[in-house]
Amino acid sequence: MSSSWGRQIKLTVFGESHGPAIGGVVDGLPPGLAVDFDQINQEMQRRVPGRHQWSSRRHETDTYEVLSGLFHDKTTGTPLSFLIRNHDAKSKDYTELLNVPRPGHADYTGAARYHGYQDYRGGGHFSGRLTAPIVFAGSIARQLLALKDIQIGAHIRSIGSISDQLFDPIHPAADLFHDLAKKQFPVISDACGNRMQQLIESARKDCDSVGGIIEAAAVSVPAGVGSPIFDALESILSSILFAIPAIKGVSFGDGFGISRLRGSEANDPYDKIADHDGIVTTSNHNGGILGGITNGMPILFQVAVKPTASIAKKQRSVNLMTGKTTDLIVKGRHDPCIVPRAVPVVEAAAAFALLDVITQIKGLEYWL
Ligand SMILES: Cc1cc2nc3c(=O)[nH]c(=O)nc-3n(C[C@H](O)[C@H](O)[C@H](O)COP(=O)(O)O)c2cc1C
Ligand SMILES: C=C(O[C@@H]1CC(C(=O)O)=C[C@@H](OP(=O)(O)O)[C@H]1O)C(=O)O
Repeated sequence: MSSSWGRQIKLTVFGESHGPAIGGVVDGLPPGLAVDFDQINQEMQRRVPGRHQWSSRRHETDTYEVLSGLFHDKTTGTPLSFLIRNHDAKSKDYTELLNVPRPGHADYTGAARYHGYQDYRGGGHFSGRLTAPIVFAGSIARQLLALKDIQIGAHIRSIGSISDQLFDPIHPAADLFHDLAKKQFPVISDACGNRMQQLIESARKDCDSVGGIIEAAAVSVPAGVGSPIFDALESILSSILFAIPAIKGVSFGDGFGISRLRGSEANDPYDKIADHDGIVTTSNHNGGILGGITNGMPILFQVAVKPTASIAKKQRSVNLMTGKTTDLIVKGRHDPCIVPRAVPVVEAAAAFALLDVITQIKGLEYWL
């Protein structure tokens, strides 16, 4: 099923952006986890729309009801299901799009795939709204990973051509992750962040949009997580990261840039840890993964987020009823830039993937 992901611990997401609710089911969790709801709420609020100038003006609360899988605030180990009600859908903005697909959105491909029966309002099941259940599930995953000191952080690496500082590839600090998670606009350098916000605002005023890149890191993942060939950790992470709408590229370590290095520059030399039987690398061009398996160094990856498709600038499309080309001006409340709200989603998706893969390798008892 395309809306289910995971092997040992599975997430299913359901719902449409303008239907009564969206939600999810997480199956395979270990029993007995004392769930921290404050942490879930904080994660959900980092993604919620309608709070900032760079966000869609649709105002959702993204509060949730847990329907099963919890008893006395602890996981039971049976399917944990949750519902997030939609409160602020304005479907009339989408009437024209029934016949005239938006360039860059999934209107045309969704209609082709589902023979016109898809709920097209608000992008339906294709909407970025479906990332709210990913954040919920990711927050549970992060709480389990934290039991083993595994932390995940991310920030806006760039918007357009304006770049933030990068994470230290050897020692990305977990303290920095916490600081970033508290920021409304998660950048390491607030001066760069101000320039990025100005760029987003100028695109918005031009009835246009901008994209960018998110950099993420996971620390304290032990060596030996992942598998070779088809189950490479890069493949698994990419598969869930590409589930996030608008993500068009994923890279690990130096990514495409590694192709410009010599072997002597790209190889990460090994070093012994003092008073310890493990080894480390003194650089991290490979992003902590070799042969599809973690080497114990920070996992580093970046995702490319495209500029929002729905823009109020005049674009060319085709009226599918008449077969005639037509001009389209998309109405409604859209993110002029998706990147800031996608940061917690990227963290959540990576957390869920790591939870699933680590559980496959080490077994459910690892978390008990
Ligand atoms: C958090 C988030 C918010 C989004 N907001 C919008 C939006 O306001 N307008 C829009 O056209 N696309 C938005 N998108 C992206 C579309 O959902 C996405 O481009 C579309 O479903 C097509 O999928 P694709 O770009 O992955 O091919 C958003 C995505 C995310 C993750
Ligand atoms: C609702 C959310 O984001 C929505 C994602 C989205 C899209 O096309 O992906 C389009 C907009 O939907 P609407 O036109 O209904 O306002 C965004 O507001 C959310 O993230 O919770």
